[in-house]
Amino acid sequence: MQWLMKFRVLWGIRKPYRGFHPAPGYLRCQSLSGVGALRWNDYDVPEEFNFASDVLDYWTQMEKEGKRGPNPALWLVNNQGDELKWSFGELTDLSRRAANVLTQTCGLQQGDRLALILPRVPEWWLVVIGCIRAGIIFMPGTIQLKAKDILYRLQASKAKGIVTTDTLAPEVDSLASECPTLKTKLLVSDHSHQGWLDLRSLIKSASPDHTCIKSKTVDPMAIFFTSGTTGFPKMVKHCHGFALRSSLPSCRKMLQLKTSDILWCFSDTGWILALCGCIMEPWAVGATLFIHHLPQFDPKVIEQMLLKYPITHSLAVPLVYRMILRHASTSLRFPTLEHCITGGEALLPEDQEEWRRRTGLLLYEIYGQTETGISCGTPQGMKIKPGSMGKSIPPFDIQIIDDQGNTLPFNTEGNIGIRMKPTRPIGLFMGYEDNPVKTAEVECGDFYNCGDRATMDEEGYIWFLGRKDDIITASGYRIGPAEVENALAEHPAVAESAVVSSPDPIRREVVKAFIVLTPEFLSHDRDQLTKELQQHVKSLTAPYKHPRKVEFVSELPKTITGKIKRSDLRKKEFGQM
Ligand SMILES: Nc1ncnc2c1ncn2[C@@H]1O[C@H](COP(=O)(O)OP(=O)(O)OP(=O)(O)O)[C@@H](O)[C@H]1O
Repeated sequence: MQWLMKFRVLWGIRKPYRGFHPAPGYLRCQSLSGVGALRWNDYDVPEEFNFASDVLDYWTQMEKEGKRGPNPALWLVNNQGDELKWSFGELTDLSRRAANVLTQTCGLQQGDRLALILPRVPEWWLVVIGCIRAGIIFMPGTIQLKAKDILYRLQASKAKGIVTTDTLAPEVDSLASECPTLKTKLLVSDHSHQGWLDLRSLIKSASPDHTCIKSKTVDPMAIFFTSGTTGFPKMVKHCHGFALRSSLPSCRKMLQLKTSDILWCFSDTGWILALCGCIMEPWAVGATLFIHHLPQFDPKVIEQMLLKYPITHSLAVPLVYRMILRHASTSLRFPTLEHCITGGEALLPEDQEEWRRRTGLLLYEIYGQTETGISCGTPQGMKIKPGSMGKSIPPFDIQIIDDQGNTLPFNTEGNIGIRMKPTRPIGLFMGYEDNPVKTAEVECGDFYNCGDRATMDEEGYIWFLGRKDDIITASGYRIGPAEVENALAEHPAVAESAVVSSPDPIRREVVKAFIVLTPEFLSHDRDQLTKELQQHVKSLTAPYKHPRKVEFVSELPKTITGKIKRSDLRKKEFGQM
């Protein structure tokens, strides 16, 4: 590939440099506190903040002064063994050029919206940072989007521009006439395409001189579309303050990255985790971001990369770790890996245990939403309680609340709420764009209601039960699907399961499990297996939680992020689909 330059791998021996610097964004918070600063919870927040100028340019300067180690800021590899390494200096230079392309060549202005649908190519980072420099609101989307998804996003956001690859360019062309606001089409490709501007060559020839905008901390920075697990994707708007969160000491405790660390974040470039894990978290502290192009998910490749490269931290959904465990040999020892983080869906305690047994490492869980970024978790060193998502990360104050916003006692089921009054914590979304009704719906007393059900124990650990709509009310009991699915997962016959409510003439609602069998059990007697699985759940959880109905399926309906669409299964059960 043209964009990948061959570099000699200099990392045969890991450099002993273990620098640790205070995150520059936080220094700015401190230095500006009191001088026109907003006060959000216990943190003084500067009135102006821009991740590109306040953080990235700081590390560029540190590099110039020889105060940062030799490791790159971005380290990208692909299956062919090609590598690209950019220092912060190179990142700054190229992202300034990208900002000039967007503003001068494309005529985009501060506040304009740009859809960004790219795989893990370096231009993704250049466009995001270029947008931050120019104040253009970027809207990442996954490359798995289909024409109708793209149309919905372009129309709903009134996007003025789009950046994508030649795979999706024909789709965009087919719908462009229905998007009157769309003026600029930028292509990242080795080939030219009529009607599209060639981003790579434009960046190459653009000027590296660019003056970063002075963005207010509360100015909009990005719009993310939710995964649409429960309906049409919503436009979640985040301000520049979102990018400041990773610099706060309380947030840095989560990953505890040092300048010399190398984080591999697996997130799709379309999801908010990519902004947190592929930009803010590593670069707030001047650490290295490692990315594998990974066009197809391949656990064998992941295992090889973890053995070959000096990666110290990994951040991935539970499925990634589960797939590595399934495909790898018995013992897995990664020479440099120190800290593994996971989130986005429930982590099964049995995966947690197996990962520990086979790698000698713990899996630290985080929880978050498009609206919140990472909002709770178990920081390195904090006791892990398997099955719990950890504690809230300040400035977020998570409480379990009822539907009126009253906080509930410990160990009582309720909604996960993030306190937003009297002060809205930095990093919480600004609202759903063009949707004041939905925005008001999620406000619940002094809290933002996440729409998930959980309990909190006396030590502040949060225990996820399920999405509000997924909770099953059967025979007067309230049952979270996660508890039943966790129990089912411990049976060797179960590869995957989804537990939903199903109508019943006597009990009105009962627990139903949709089960994908492991290959070894495909030929087993289904009636016998049903009884065995019911008995198995009864032996692990309260018997009223066992699935009275069981259906064996070849696959489960999922969103493009791989999340199970329980709402589809439920609707089918109730004859609504
Ligand atoms: N550690 C975790 N354990 C269990 N569930 C999690 C965890 N982390 C995230 N989740 C789930 O993922 C949800 C956030 O996902 P996301 O923001 O991508 O949108 P979505 O809720 O799937 O989409 P939509 O709002 O359109 O239905 C959380 O509300 C929660 O249900």
